Amino acid sequence: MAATTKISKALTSTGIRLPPLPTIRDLIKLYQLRAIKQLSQNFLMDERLTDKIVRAAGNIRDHYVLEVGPGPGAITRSIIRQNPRHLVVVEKDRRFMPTMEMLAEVAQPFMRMDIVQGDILDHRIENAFPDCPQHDWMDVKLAPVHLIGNLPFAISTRLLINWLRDMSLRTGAWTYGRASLTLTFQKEVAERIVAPTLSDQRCRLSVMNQIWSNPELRFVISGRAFVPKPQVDVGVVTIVPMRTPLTQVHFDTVEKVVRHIFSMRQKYCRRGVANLYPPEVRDELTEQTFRQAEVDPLARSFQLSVAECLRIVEVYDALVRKHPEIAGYDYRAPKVKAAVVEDGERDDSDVER
Ligand SMILES: C[S@@+](CC[C@H](N)C(=O)[O-])C[C@H]1O[C@@H](n2cnc3c(N)ncnc32)[C@H](O)[C@@H]1O
Repeated sequence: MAATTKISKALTSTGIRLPPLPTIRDLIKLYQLRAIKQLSQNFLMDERLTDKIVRAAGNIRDHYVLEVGPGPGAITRSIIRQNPRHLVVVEKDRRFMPTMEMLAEVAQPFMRMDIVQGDILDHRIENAFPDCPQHDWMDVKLAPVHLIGNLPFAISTRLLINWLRDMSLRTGAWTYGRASLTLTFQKEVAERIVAPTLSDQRCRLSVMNQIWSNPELRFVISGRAFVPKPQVDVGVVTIVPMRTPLTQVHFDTVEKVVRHIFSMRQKYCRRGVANLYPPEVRDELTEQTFRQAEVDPLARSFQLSVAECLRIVEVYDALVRKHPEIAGYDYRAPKVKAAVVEDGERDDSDVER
């Protein structure tokens, strides 16, 4: 019998069981645990919910899984119960290492489990699964690689943008093919990721996600299920890369233009786009951009479809090729204060949207 088929039996009939999830009281005693605010520690201690999160990832049996921030390991247990071939956990807080080592010891005879104590922002996922074969990107079947995690809120948007970049360049987890993501976000962020045109939640994150992937908000978990309880509810989102992304323009250019489009959400979208260009050519190139892109410059950014945003991106990309000197222009670099005062209005381009 293959090792991976044994684990479910081991867990069900031969009596080998994963150690029970520690209670909150155990955690406090064992690790003098105090949730560290900077690490966005809100633990999920209900295994029915963690099983549901892992089920949302689809079939992971015999697959390759990277879990972000396992903490005390409730999701880790749900993953192990599904018999992946290889699980890598990346956790910054070393207080959870003994728990992870205990889980690895029980799981190891049946699967490979690697524990990385470190920062997920620095972790090189392309090296995580040395025996995972590469899958053809155009294959209808997804690659057997999954990123799963109850993400630390403080870095969730940054992580997602980093991963979308990797997805677009087919680096990191996407060197193996079309890897999928199953992640938690604050409910409002989850709603933004999937927000359609005209929605109140439509923003940079919606467009960026919907260019390279099909994101889906699968279900919402009440904040009450977490310890300590966050101020907000939590959305579980799955993100599956498209076989044919909606653009071939480089991620960094797309990100820059989309960020500008949405930088003044309540204003005409031409206001944000104009800031892509230096003052001496601003009016002329802004007018040219909207004319060639066939987009209404008086639309608000949340009214634009992904296709319209991409037409603006494509015109900008062509202009930059023709006039490379505008590529490095950053309207905020020389006189940030003056720009704010001149406009007399708030620039919300830095808001995590
Ligand atoms: C929201 S908690 C989730 C914990 C656990 N998975 C659960 O659901 O109960 C986020 C976890 O990510 C860890 N973490 C925070 N920042 C991290 C980083 N940059 N890299 C890796 N882990 C991180 C925290 O220590 C914490 O364990």
